[in-house]
Amino acid sequence: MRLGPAVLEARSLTVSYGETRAVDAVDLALRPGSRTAIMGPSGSGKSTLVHALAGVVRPDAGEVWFEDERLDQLSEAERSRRRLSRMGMVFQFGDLVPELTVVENVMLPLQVLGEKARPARARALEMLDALGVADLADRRTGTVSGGQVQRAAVARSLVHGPSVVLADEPTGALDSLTAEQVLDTMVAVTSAAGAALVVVTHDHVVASHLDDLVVVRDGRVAEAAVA
Ligand SMILES: Nc1ncnc2c1ncn2[C@@H]1O[C@H](COP(=O)(O)OP(=O)(O)OP(=O)(O)O)[C@@H](O)[C@H]1O
Repeated sequence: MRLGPAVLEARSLTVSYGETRAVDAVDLALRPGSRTAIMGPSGSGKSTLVHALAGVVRPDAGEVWFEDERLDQLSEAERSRRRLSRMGMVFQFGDLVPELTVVENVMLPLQVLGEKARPARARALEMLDALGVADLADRRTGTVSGGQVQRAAVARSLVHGPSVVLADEPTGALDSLTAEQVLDTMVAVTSAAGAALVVVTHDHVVASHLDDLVVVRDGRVAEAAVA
């Protein structure tokens, strides 16, 4: 059992889209250094849960606490600022800026934090190298493959040393060997920083790289196994 306070916590979190209750009274506490897989059937609410934890989606009810602050009570601009500076996100369908190069996309979180271009580029290149895509650094993101975009998105989620990394199917477009390498990099970088890592996945091999498992069904936590 891990002691100490959670860095990110959902309390009775509920998110609805019209009549659909996508997340239904979920309690989830993510501690620094924890590694959690979120699994469950398609449509069970995994993405919505992660988006609410990140403050992208605002809950109808319940609370999201991030670094001792009520994230859900902040303005959109404040939530966005917290997310960009202190969280790393990998979205299911990627959200890199296609007009920017791969390395420019990875530099963005550092530049939001005020880092100068030269050190930001050097750090971004290191992270791209760790993910095996440094050779694509100067290609526009719109011209590289889905799996390469996914690896660049993972690099961007880790580059600024966030306290939480939330990744929605970060390896869905990758072959199994590359997927395991990407997972290992995510685990290594977050462990070194004492960050919490959350990965939504349908893949049991991916989940086996993580310590804790949360199974979501019909918007609820059906099972939770915490190491
Ligand atoms: N923007 C939206 N508008 C309306 N309904 C939505 C929206 N996003 C998700 N839903 C609904 O909310 C429920 C949960 O969806 P969500 O995408 O969170 O599930 P998921 O477990 O991540 O699915 P998958 O594994 O297929 O990605 C589903 O019933 C879905 O149809």
